[in-house]
Amino acid sequence: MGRKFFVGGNWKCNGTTDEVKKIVTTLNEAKVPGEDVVEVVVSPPYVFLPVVKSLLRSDFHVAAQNCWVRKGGAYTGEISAEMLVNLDIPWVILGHSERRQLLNESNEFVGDKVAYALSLGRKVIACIGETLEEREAGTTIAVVAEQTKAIAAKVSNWDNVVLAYEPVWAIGTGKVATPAQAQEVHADLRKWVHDNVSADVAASLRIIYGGSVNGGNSKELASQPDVDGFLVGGASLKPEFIDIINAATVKN
Ligand SMILES: O=C(CO)COP(=O)(O)O
Repeated sequence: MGRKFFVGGNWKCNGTTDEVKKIVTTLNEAKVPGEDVVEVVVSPPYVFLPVVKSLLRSDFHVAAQNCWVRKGGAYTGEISAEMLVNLDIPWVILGHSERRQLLNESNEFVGDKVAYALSLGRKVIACIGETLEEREAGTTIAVVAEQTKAIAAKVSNWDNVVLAYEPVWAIGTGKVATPAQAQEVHADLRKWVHDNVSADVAASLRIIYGGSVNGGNSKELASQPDVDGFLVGGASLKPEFIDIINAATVKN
């Protein structure tokens, strides 16, 4: 099927210039499989994008953690997709649950953001995921399907999209989804894409898992057939991120 393993590091709102440089040094010295086996993308806070981009090894890439929904202008505090083009930042994370929950980003708003960033040639890590209440109510698939539908409504070409399934209850909690739980949702999502977008997109779309991934649990998660990589928060700030990148080898 040829879905290249993808490992993203979401640094969230963390770091000083010195800390960021230290993480980059660790990454630059790391022994990992080549770009033909794993695609690695790290996402520092906006203000550190230029320094990370300038220092980071050329086989790893950078992502912004968000961008504005339309062309930039009078939107205080935002950064635009045009700026990402200008700085040559290829990737952007959109729809992270922290923004959906804390900043009330709706499914439709996220769908519009994904479409706009793609229209400017950016690659998008689009995040979806259910809360604990939604899981306990048995609505996991309905929730993630609705979130995906709002993206599918605005997007016709999925080549530059990676879908990140991040259950909210697993983010930053140390409570990782079991490999079987992750596989079940990923398989259901792929089926949804098959039925509602196309068989080709379902076969080629990378669906990655996020939520308390670490060096210890990454290999077993990666061994699941529909888990095509990870979006890592806390552990992406630590040397164990290298172990998570190396989990890509279980696919070969
Ligand atoms: O939100 C996440 C990545 O986007 C996951 O965060 P943690 O890995 O810290 O649980």
